[in-house]
Amino acid sequence: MSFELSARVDERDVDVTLEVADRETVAVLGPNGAGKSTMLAVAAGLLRPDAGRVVLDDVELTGPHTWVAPHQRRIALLAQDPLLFPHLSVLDNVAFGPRSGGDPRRTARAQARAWLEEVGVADLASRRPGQLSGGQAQRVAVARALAADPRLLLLDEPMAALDVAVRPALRQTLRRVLADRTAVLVTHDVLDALLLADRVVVVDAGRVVEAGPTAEVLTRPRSPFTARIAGLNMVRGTWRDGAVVGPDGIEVKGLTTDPVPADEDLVVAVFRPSAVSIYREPPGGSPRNVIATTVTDLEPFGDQVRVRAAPADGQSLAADVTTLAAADLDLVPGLPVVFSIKATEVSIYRT
Ligand SMILES: Nc1ncnc2c1ncn2[C@@H]1O[C@H](COP(=O)(O)OP(=O)(O)OP(=O)(O)O)[C@@H](O)[C@H]1O
Repeated sequence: MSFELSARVDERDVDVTLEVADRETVAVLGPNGAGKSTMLAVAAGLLRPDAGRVVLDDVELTGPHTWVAPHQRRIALLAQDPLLFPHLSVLDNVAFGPRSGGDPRRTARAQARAWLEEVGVADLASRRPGQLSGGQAQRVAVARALAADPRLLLLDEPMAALDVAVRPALRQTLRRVLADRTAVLVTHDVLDALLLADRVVVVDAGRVVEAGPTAEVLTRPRSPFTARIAGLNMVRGTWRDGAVVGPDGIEVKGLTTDPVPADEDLVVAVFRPSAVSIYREPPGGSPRNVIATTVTDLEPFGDQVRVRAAPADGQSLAADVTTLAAADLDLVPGLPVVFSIKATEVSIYRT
């Protein structure tokens, strides 16, 4: 393992571990306040945990009796805000790292040029940060982070502050840059995780709740947060007589996967919003699952309408229906409806 972190920060109720293999990118996903930035701060040496260790390439950087200063860690942190030096040109901003590492000015500048080329902004070398767009400034920040030749790159929501229109291009650049690098990427965006990361770690309320290869975690989520960002519905419950029995008497049948659950096992049922049909009354004589619920919210979703409903306290399910169907059913928040899902569209597995 190239990078290992374990950290307990009592004041923030954070207690997490993270491992990153050599040349691997791990995405850290989680809701606001989950502890993602805290993990990065501990890794970068900006925060000392109450207990834990940070080890990079077998060298202990943080430990009970060890503390390596941030600039000596060979870890670069790319924040949401590019934080460029306003009085230096783009080129000198990028050359700053190699310069402070002891490289002669000319070498440092040549390296800076190469990195600016790599991230597609070589033509901006003589500008000041104040003359850059948000997307350009973030590219310069990426070049600056890489120019410092870090062993580990930490990215804290690098696209969050950018206009959605410029995100795809920067994402492409990051995809190239991260391909053979050891990196940790904090993101809210499931697309970032899918396109940039080999594995994901999901944190919630200061604890790691899921970890695994990206596609696997997103298609077989075990926490409500992961299901939501993956755009999937999830009903958690207990396995009883061949069905998932959830809160408020919700019962869902579906296809089980190995290992087949035993009675009283904790299980989840997962299905796509597009697999849900909506009725005003329970459909008669159908082998489908029916969940009585109340519409909470409607929003346009492509050429469809995403209908959200709350079948029980704290539960939220989504259904995608055509605009025509939504109008036909006269859907409005507060309306009692029935969500119906074919059992063959539901995956059930143990948590
Ligand atoms: N400087 C701080 N001092 C004390 N507590 C903090 C500080 N920064 C964050 N916290 C608390 O630590 C917990 C974890 O916050 P953290 O910023 O790590 O979450 P996050 O997952 O990065 O959230 P976000 O997605 O909103 O950035 C939260 O309860 C937060 O309120």
